Amino acid sequence: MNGVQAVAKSYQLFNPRAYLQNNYVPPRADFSSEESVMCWKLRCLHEACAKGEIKGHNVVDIGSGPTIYQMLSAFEHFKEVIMTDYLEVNREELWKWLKNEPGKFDWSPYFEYVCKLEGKGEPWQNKEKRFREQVTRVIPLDIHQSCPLGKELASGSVDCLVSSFCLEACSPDLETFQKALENVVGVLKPQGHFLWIGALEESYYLAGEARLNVVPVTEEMVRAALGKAKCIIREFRTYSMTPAMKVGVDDVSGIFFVWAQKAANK
Ligand SMILES: C[S@@+](CC[C@H](N)C(=O)[O-])C[C@H]1O[C@@H](n2cnc3c(N)ncnc32)[C@H](O)[C@@H]1O
Ligand SMILES: O=S(=O)(c1ccc2c(c1)CN[C@@H](CF)C2)N1CCSCC1
Repeated sequence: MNGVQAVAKSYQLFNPRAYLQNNYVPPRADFSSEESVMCWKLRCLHEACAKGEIKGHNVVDIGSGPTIYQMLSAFEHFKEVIMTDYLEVNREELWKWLKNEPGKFDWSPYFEYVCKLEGKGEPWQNKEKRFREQVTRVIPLDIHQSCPLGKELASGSVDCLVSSFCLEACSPDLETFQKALENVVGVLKPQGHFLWIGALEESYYLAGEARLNVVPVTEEMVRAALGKAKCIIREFRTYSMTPAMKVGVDDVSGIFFVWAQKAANK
């Protein structure tokens, strides 16, 4: 068994509800302070999208998992929103929320905060309804394939990619991380936008019975990987975790936010 196969095996134990509980339930997911990491992430995404350059027909979230928060700013600027994940259990969790079914996860604090950032006085329920209407597909993906989205989305067909905590969390080493980034960027149109959130210097995280290995990356490694993937960095921001935030569900040291653009065809 090679490294990618070992990662795939480890994900068979991934528990979406445990993962959501570990990372996205208040008070650990803190909205009481603008300085919290959750508010910082949502602000980074909002501020990049508010500049007005990131728009087009379709936006694809790479490795959605069971979460949608990462899309709450970008989706407003595209007609078609596509969520993706490697695991059927995560795609099922996304559909449970999209169909407003009993037992769905409560993302309302996230909608409320993004509406506050947008400052239009819009009820969060209106934004929630629009998001549900705009998500057209929830599809499988494998970032270790040269065409990560298979026949669903051809290379060079996507206006914007979003991804949060995926590439480093399913790559066994830096070489595989680099190749996965190039596979993902291959889906973008030339000059397409990439909004990328990830973990800095993390080596593992827990999701129920699953203990997932993470390839530890630094800001310099992420910058170098984007350069090799022929992406121009528009913005690179980092957030350092406080010791109090380290509660044993992972060993993440910080978070990065990147707004990048795929180079024009030359
Ligand atoms: C840490 S979770 C990120 C979830 C979510 N984007 C977030 O922000 O919390 C990593 C995700 O990568 C997915 N994954 C695992 N192997 C993958 C692969 N080969 N290709 C694409 N995604 C994969 C997992 O199913 C999981 O949902
Ligand atoms: O938004 S976070 O920075 C966050 C959110 C999700 C994850 C991590 C961190 C780190 N491990 C990742 C595994 F890939 C998943 N956050 C960490 C502090 S408590 C609220 C959630």
